[in-house]
Amino acid sequence: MTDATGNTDFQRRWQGAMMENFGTPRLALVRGEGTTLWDADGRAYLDFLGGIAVNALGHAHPAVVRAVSDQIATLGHVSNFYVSGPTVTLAERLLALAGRPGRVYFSNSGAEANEAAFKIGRRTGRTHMVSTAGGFHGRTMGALALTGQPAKQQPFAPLPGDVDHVPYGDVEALRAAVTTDTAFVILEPVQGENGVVVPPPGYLRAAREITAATGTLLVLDEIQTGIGRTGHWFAAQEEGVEADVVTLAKGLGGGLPIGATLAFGPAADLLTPGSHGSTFSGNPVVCAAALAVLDTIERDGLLDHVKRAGERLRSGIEALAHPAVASIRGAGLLLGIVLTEPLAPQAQQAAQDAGLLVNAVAPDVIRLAPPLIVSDDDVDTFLRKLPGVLDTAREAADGEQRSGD
Ligand SMILES: Cc1ncc(COP(=O)(O)O)c(C=O)c1O
Repeated sequence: MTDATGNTDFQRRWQGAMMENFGTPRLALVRGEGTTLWDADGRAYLDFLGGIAVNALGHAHPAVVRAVSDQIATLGHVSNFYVSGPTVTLAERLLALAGRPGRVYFSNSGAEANEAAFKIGRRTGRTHMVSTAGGFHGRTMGALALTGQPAKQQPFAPLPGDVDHVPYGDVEALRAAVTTDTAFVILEPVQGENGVVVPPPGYLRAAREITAATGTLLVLDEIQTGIGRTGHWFAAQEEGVEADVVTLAKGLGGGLPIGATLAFGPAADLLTPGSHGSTFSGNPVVCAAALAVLDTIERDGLLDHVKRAGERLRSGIEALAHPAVASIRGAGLLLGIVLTEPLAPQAQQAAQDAGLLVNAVAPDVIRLAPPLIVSDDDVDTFLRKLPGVLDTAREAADGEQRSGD
């Protein structure tokens, strides 16, 4: 795909037609199957990013392909004036997985799932909100107000709402910030976008106690951690924590766009008729895909598989004892390789050159979020290639430093 100018054709076309918000992509992909992706030149890549924790069942999984094809051939869209089977069935299934009665609102993305949570919070009559520094909750204006990353927020200030961002994992800071005026606290069980940051044990339980004491809603953003990613349907189930609102997206649709906002107890009744909506909410094709994802996770025992594969990956990286690796953190198949130096961008490029897709989620953290179906062979291939990738990254960083001197 390289043209005569040395620029790649897809990059030139992208630059001519697309808004610049994403930057220019480094690769054009044309096909995927299982954990493998192919570019236009026929080069194969082992996918350890999973479309940023989206492709739960990998690429072109037969169950998703069948569910989507059958549903679009039967009924593709009905509007919110009517209902179709997959929509209600998916809501019932999600509530069953949560193990509690409640209500579900479907949307099209993670940010939208959090926008609905924001509006639920507003309906308590309280206006103060608490989120965490570094937390990522999306890029629409309400979700961006909750996101605790000033560089993403400041260009769009003023943002809606009275939001305090407290240090993540700090129980006392949370306790000090939450009052009887606080509508909700929003937290990720593991901060994904902020570098796969795991809070201390008991943090979510403490958040539950603090919010319960002030009548504040606890919103758990499980957009990245939910649907099996950590080896549980919901990451907070590990600590037995039950939130008032849980938001989902990413892995739920198996590659199709869907968000879900689950609300329990009194929070489930705060969105009254006419108070919220979206044309595509509960689209039957997307809901059929999500049902295929849930069925497959259940049928193939993928929650246990994620725990085993995640442990193989984590212990395998530790056993390499590579000097560029400081530590590994995360849960299940959401792992961050913390580097001793800010080498992650170079490592991402070196990995791609070696046929591995990973993500530099912070200057010194490589994020791994492979499909939940990742095999032992895939993990071993990754472990075999990783030392060379890190060596190359170090050489590239040294070269950049020398040329900058
Ligand atoms: C925890 C979390 N919340 C919300 C979002 C936003 O989701 P989306 O990009 O689908 O709007 C993300 C996306 O990375 C996320 O990781």
